[in-house]
Amino acid sequence: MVLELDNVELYFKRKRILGSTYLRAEKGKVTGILGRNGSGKSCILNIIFGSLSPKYKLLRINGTHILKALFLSKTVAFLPQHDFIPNRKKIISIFNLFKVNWVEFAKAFPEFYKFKDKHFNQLSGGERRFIEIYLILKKHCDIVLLDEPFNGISPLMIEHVKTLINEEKQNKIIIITDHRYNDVIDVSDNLYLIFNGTSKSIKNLEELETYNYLSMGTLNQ
Ligand SMILES: Nc1ncnc2c1ncn2[C@@H]1O[C@H](COP(=O)(O)OP(=O)(O)OP(=O)(O)O)[C@@H](O)[C@H]1O
Repeated sequence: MVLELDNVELYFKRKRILGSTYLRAEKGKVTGILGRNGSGKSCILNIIFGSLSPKYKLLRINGTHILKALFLSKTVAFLPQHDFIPNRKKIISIFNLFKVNWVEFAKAFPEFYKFKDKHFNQLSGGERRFIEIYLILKKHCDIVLLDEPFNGISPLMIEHVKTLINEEKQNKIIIITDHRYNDVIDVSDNLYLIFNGTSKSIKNLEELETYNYLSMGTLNQ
């Protein structure tokens, strides 16, 4: 399965945010998107998901043009930047809602077992985020979009998230963006940098310094 986003032209009012943007992602591989604050990374994920309509775009899956918002097809799961689960929902009912196996989760992460009957807002920010990431990664779907999954979770949990991503990518297209560039680079098979309103396919990590995303010498530290 191959997803291609092509010819994106995105404006807010008259300000051009993205132009001639192209991105290719395929099943079995993780596609990472890097870029400075405000470069358009979240917009790209929202355009793929179908919650943001740019002036122009082409979205293809296996070469077939997708004309309807992708979220309508239920083949896509999106982790937005901020909490999306209602505060008063019980953890066990959230797992049921997502059709994700609670027992399997509690076995893998026994420290979460005690939260089974708690409400979502009784967990810490990082605990909530980890549950959201887990549900989005494990939900039955073909395409996973992750907007800043590493934000607010501790180093050990980041390693767990990376392991989960590597497991789930076998059967899914996974597109990820995060400011923890080392973790994005580590988990990604293909990388794009959003630079000057367009996407650059990164083949050599030194390009991240050339395009001024990282300061010179960062990669050698
Ligand atoms: N609803 C909106 N109305 C107007 N401008 C917007 C809107 N949403 C995003 N933008 C602008 O589009 C640009 C890209 O935003 P986006 O959220 O995609 O950036 P980003 O690369 O994800 O940034 P960050 O890394 O800071 O989260 C920014 O300049 C932002 O101000």
